[in-house]
Amino acid sequence: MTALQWVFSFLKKYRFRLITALFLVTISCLLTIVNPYISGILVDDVIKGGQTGILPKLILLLIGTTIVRSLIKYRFLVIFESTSQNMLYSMRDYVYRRFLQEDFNFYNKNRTGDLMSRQTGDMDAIRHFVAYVIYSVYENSLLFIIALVMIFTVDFRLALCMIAVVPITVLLTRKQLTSVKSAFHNIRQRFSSLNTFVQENVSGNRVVKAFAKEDYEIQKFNRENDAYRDAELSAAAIWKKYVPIFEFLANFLTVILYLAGGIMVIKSYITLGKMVTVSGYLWMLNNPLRMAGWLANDYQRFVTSAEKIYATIKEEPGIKTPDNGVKTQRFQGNLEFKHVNYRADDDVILKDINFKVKPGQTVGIIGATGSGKSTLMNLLCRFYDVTEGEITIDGVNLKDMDLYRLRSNIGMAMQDVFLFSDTIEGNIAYGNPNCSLEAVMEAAKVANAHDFITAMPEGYDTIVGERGMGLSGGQKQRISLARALLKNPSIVVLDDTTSAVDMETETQIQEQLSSLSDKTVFIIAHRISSIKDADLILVLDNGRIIESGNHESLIDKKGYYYTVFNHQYGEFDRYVNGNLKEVVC
Ligand SMILES: Nc1ncnc2c1ncn2[C@@H]1O[C@H](COP(=O)(O)OP(=O)(O)OP(=O)(O)O)[C@@H](O)[C@H]1O
Repeated sequence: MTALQWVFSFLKKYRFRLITALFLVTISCLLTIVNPYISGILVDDVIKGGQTGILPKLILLLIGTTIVRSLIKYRFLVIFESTSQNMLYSMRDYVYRRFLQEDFNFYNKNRTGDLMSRQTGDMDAIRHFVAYVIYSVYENSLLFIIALVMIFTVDFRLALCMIAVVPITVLLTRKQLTSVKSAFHNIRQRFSSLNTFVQENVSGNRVVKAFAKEDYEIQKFNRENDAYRDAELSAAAIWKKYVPIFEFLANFLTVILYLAGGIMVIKSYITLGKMVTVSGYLWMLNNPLRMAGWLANDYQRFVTSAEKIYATIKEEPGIKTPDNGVKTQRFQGNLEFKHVNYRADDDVILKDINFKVKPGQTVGIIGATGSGKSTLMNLLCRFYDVTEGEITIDGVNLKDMDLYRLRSNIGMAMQDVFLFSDTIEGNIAYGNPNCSLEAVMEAAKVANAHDFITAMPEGYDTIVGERGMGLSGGQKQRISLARALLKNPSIVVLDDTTSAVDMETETQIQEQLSSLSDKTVFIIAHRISSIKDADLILVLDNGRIIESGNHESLIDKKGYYYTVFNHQYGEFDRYVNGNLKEVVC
């Protein structure tokens, strides 16, 4: 399927409306011949022939035609506008759903600003095409043809003179379409880039301010702004060359008409009334010529935007829910990683990962930065697919499971906490929007968030800004944890979820979590204190599990885990009041 076929597939269901609208355009065009025709009769029969009795009828006909044409025009404009809005609505919806289906790789490849441009500027170019360009091209072509036919009926020699400009116009329009194509592509590229820049800078404004880089960012913005303006100007430089030529051709027609028509009137080949009729048709020839360049631009803008949108969404998502995937309502929580390897861009990220987890167990994952801990959990949620080996839950391969059932069985609190611009209650209830406030509070209590939330003046109704602005790192983490727990998942994944909370709060959270015996819990952490009570601890290094076991067995091994333990807990400070005390985080 090509980009244009894809766009037109959205118009299919409006085809009867469009045909009706084009039919109305045809009637409107046909009615335009009435006025020049009556003008000719006015000159020949009323002014020269003295038949003043028909004057009122002619005037009434003129007024009537004008009113009917205006009403028809209003009607077809409404149809084109509403069709364009409805079609755009469906297309925007389709593209948005497609964005939601896309996997992590898609979001790794595409910048947010680019995706926003697809949904805004590019969509608008398509709307403009449907609302305006389709009928304008049809109307102008039809007017031109009708005018030529009418001039033919008056005098074929005059019509032949007019036709002379047609091949030149067609040739020029085609040439303009080809010349502006790459310029419009460049414009869309620059617009996306500008959009991305603004989006990143607005999101990252705290970093900009913290480093006092406002001037530097303004310079960078100016470069983006310049590039966009230059792209628009270079496109304009191309199409501007064609505008005077089309203008010249339009005026040239007038000159031909008055010259050839004048001679014919003088030589009495045609009457003055016929000449008036023909000059009435002149704008129907002129206007399409003047419009040709602008419409060619609009069409090329539309094609470019359609291609951009289609190129973004045409590839099927790499990770899709299988047809007839297993739809387990609730997992028991028997999990197994069997010889799992994961490669990204030829880099080996995870190598030969093997481990088993029983329902209700807690698994701690520890290891150096970049050792593959989050990737392991991303594979469990099928954000990426294993390259070799398999992951099973309750004996079913993840790839054979319904993707949505799989993910709704897993509650994940991600390392990079993202909160929506909504109330705290809305954020916690995200996975289960119909739950009661009591359920939200219950989850918040387990996540040790209830106290700080109720201490706020607006409590659970407090609106958190974009990405959770206005909350501390630890508060955001606890809201994220409550959000993961409220889903009541059978598997909970906590990726560095308590890294920003103090030791005492962490201990309280762990106590609460240990009461959730019906859930299999994965805890990724850098602090031994976060995972020391886990049933199974996996130590990752460079994509491999280098040690596994419980806390005591790993201490006895005196390997990597033991070394980290000793780094984090000094020999002398290991116990204070009977509790582990952290020295180094
Ligand atoms: N889709 C991907 N494409 C390319 N590289 C990837 C991808 N996923 C992970 N990586 C790389 O794999 C390595 C492991 O990343 P991962 O996020 O799993 O580490 P981590 O152990 O969780 O680190 P941290 O403790 O800092 O969170 C990193 O070098 C990362 O850049």
